[in-house]
Amino acid sequence: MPATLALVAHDAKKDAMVEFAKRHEDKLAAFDLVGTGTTGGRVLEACPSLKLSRLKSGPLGGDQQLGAMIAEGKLQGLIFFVDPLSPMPHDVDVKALMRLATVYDMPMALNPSTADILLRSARLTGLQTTSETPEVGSTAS
Ligand SMILES: O=C(CO)COP(=O)(O)O
Repeated sequence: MPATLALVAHDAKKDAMVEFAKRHEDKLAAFDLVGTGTTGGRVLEACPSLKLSRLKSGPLGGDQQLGAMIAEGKLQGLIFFVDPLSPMPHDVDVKALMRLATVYDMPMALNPSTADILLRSARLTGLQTTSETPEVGSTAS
């Protein structure tokens, strides 16, 4: 079964996501893709051959839907082009998504150059994670 990979981009980074998706269309075709609403729409418009399911838009719960997928072991990788220069009404959701990706040791790329590396390493095998529930409270700091 193909690994599931999420594509998300803030508004200022959506053109970069479209460019990324076009450049890697062949590699992305190996994954079941999922995207937040607007990002997913832009990617599908540019690359209609890709298998991509759209969730809600980020500010309306899309980031939280992705977080739930991580917690349930239904997501294996996250490419999230974040905009660090604009205030976001749903900043807490963005942080929560990144937090869960970190808790579950999920491959996560936050900018195009890291996403290039992630896809290169995932090309042949699909994204691998332990998909085990991490121990909570094992670190004191
Ligand atoms: O806001 C987002 C991520 O935080 C992305 O949502 P959209 O893809 O719907 O714009």
